[in-house]
Amino acid sequence: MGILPAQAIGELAAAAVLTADQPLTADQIQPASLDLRLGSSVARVRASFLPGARSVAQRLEQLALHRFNLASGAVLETGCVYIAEIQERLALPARLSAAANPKSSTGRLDVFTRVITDQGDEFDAIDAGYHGPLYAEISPRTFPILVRTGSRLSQIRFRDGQSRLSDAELAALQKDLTLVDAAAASIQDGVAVSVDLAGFGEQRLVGYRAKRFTGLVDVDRVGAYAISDFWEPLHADGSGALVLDPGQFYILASKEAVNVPPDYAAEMVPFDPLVGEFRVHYAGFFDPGFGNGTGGTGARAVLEVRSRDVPFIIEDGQIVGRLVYERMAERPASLYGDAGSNYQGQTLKLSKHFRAQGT
Ligand SMILES: Nc1ccn([C@H]2C[C@H](O)[C@@H](COP(=O)(O)OP(=O)(O)OP(=O)(O)O)O2)c(=O)n1
Repeated sequence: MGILPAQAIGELAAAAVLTADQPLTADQIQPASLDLRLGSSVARVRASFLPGARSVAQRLEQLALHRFNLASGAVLETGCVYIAEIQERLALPARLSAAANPKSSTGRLDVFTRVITDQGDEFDAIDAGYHGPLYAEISPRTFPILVRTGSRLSQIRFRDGQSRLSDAELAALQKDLTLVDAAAASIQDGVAVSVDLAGFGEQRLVGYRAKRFTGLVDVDRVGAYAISDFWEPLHADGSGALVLDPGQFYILASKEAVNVPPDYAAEMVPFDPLVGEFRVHYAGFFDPGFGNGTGGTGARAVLEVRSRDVPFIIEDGQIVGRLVYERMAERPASLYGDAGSNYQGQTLKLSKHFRAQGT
């Protein structure tokens, strides 16, 4: 029971539970998830949809405004909704279900991405026993993006039964292993995560607000863009508050450092009372090992924040999300931070596409 670790995901491919025309590459497999690759065909649609009783292909026959190929790359424009084929297909046994989420790098770019399935009636949720294709709904909100066949925007977790920790189990784990470094962690339906507006470093950097009408971001280029071309830094002004402008996108950080011990995986979910006012984070999966091995200091969670219809004041220390933890079915063979991880030990970090000033 639990979330399948990397080694078990590899076995799913060997057992043809997970198939693709191009073989899986080793770096697609993360400690507790698999990165999904875009296929070649994309449709621009009028609006987002759920397939309900039909297949996605059937719905696209009615809803596609235009289809194009991603083989040599294509720009996805802001404000438009696209449905892209995903290369991976599933033939899940009855006890395995799956859940999808944007990769952290996708969420940090404000690219709204969800996975849909044939006959699906929920986004990002794949029923136990599902046999069929996967599709990604993609809608860039702030920056136009360049994607191609093989680009990875989403990730999927496989779940054998249910293994979510109760609040009592979380309280015990908080005591033993310090899930968040808060003096008195608030635990109710998960562990509370709050926003840090006190600022980091000498400059008291609080976060970044995305610029509008910028250039393109190629999702496959790492360290390629100057921060100042895409983001305005925000500094603490002593008020301990930040006014979120409606329609603007912000990257902020959590006050708590977060630890995900090796036998667990976590997911950040919205803090419900705030759902109507502003939206925090699109990317919620936290890998086993995240924040571990950082000398006990953990790593901050990144908060992707957007206000809805009215300006909204958030305050330093305000609770904005909850971390739910699930058991791993088995300890992953490698943990987050072992190799090639972009966000281990982070404080306030934009997506991997941006390079620090002057570098
Ligand atoms: N809102 C979020 C979501 C995730 N993370 C952290 C926890 C994850 O373990 C880590 C990496 O997440 P992904 O695997 O989604 O990120 P990428 O695949 O984009 O990056 P990497 O190349 O580092 O795996 O980022 C975070 O700090 N804040």
